[in-house]
Amino acid sequence: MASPQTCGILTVSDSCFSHQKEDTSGPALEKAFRKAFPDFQISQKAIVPDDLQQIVDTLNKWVSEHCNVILTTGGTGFSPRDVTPEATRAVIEREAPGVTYAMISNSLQITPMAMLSRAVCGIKDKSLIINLPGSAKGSVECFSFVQECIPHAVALITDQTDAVQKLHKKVQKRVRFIDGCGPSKVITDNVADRPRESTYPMFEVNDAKDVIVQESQLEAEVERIAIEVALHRVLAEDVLSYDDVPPFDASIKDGYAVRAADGDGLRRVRRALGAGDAPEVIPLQEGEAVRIGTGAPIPAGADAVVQVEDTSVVTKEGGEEVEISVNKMPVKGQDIRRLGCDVSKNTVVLMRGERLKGPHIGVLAAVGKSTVTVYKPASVGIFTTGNELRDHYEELQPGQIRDSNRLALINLLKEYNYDCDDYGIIKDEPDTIKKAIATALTLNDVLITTGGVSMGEFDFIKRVLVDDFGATIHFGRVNMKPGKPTTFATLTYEGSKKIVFGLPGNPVSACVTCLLFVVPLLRHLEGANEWEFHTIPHVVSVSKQSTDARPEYMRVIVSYVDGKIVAKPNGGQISSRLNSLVGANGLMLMPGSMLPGREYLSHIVMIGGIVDM
Ligand SMILES: Nc1nc2c(c(=O)[nH]1)N[C@H]1C(S)=C(S)[C@@H](COP(=O)(O)OP(=O)(O)OC[C@H]3O[C@@H](n4cnc5c(N)ncnc54)[C@H](O)[C@@H]3O)O[C@H]1N2
Ligand code: MOO
Ligand SMILES: [Mg+2]
Repeated sequence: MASPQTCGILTVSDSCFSHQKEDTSGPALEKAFRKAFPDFQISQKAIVPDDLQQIVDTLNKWVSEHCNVILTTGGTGFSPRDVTPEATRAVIEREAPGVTYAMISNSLQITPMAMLSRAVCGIKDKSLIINLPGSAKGSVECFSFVQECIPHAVALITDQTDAVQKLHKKVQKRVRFIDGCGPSKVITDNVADRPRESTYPMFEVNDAKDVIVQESQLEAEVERIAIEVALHRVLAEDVLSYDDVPPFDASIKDGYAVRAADGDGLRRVRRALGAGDAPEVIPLQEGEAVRIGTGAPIPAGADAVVQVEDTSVVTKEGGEEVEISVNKMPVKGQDIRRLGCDVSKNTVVLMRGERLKGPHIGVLAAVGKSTVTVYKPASVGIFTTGNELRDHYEELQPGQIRDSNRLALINLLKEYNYDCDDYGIIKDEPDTIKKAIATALTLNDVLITTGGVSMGEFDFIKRVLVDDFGATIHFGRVNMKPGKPTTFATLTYEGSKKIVFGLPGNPVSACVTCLLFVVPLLRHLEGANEWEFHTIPHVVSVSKQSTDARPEYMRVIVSYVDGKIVAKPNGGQISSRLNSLVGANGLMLMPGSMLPGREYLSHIVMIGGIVDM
């Protein structure tokens, strides 16, 4: 029969050693350890003073006796006699900072004093040594934060391959109900013991937006592309004009170039100049005119253009004009477009951060730019989760539904010029989700998932992000309807920073949160100056009491009726009814818990242009 695994509990305290005080933490730890691991034997117990050598000697002795786990209590603080960490460090061969981190980070949720802990954990030979604080409460509490890892750690240290494999399997299979960033971290294998309230703090929408921007610092890459393919891209440079536009003084009208000082009356027509002709260099003489077309260069000596409507023919020869009369007194500079009046040479015509539309590209062409440096959009991946989901072309079995989120989101993002890599429908299984996240993050910087972020026993997204990817969940709940369980996380994968949006499964919730959170972030990451949707204030009178305390983004059709803005709800507003977004051009933010008969100031997020009714 294999010998039982063993534990030693070492109390480090001058006052307990000298019997001035009763040792309560040693026995409390023993009780907690026995309860957690009834199969272990407590093989060693001792009390030593806060003396480095005595602690080192005791630890070394227990290690040589193959004690599997050694818990110390006391001597981890800041007072001069606190030397347990130094003694432990002198003994261990390999440090286990993750165990220390788990204790401190969890303790910080309870008291800021936890930051004064200097506990050290590590491995010597076949023993795991864990420093715990001195008080009975503190030591048992800290033990509870790390106890979960002890059997696995011991199996690894003592090289028990079978036990390690069994444990891996168990860990992969079990359902762990864990709230990663809430104040009370709950870890349990049993559905009956899961938290019945989410422990993720509820974020207000604006705070959530701020956090997204703060936590999403990705370096936007740039590329140089031809202006012919630059539509919708964001400029990564200030564009200088190479040339004046127009590059010469040009006529604004079809008419006659004249000298204004000659006044009205008779002019001899010297010649005709059309757009594209080389400028006339022989200066205009007194009483002369040059017939000129719109866009043609103003001849030397001329300082005004008289439009043809203000002239009449006086003499003609062989169908050609010889003399004309200027019937309206010309003014100097009249109808002349000066060199550089649209754009002058070497000035900034377009600024970094501008998104290129048709006119922008026209300006680039006008100033002679054939390529521009633009930002590359972040690469985005998407998958949907749900055991109930089938592709739209598949036959449905009872209980199944078609996946509408994926195609809705991929195409919604396409409307804003973001392409998405599609990773399909993923089952509600931690391992499958883990693999899908890993694949997507290998290729993409931003991952969008839908479903599996709420309170259900098959909602695994948050847990997989935290457990398998060490993600930081910046928020896991937002005070909004639809979209409450919206989750935003960042993590480092293969050395690169990644961003994950866990959008809710309900189709409207997924689309609305994509519009409010994902699209603005993608614009921001792309270096665009304008990344938020425009909002307009709007006063709404309410006829029915609202039952939900959450502020609601109603899908509305915004129109002008008799010159006034009117916003009409676009049909039923339940989170599953995607039709509420079909044709909607606004998301009207209504406060929660509205009372009937009252007026409220709302803001409408414009996701389309206002229509005329
Ligand atoms: N006890 C609680 N339950 C729920 C809460 C809550 O606070 N406490 N929040 C509700 C809210 S609000 C939302 S929104 C949903 C979000 O849930 P999940 O993100 O976990 O999404 P699922 O449970 O996976 O699915 C929800 C719903 O949406 C349908 N769905 C999912 N994916 C798709 C898809 N790709 N295409 C079409 N429809 C999809 C799914 O079948 C479910 O009906 O949680 C509430 N529950
Ligand atoms: O927030 Mo949920 O998105 O109400 O359906
Ligand atoms: Mg759910």
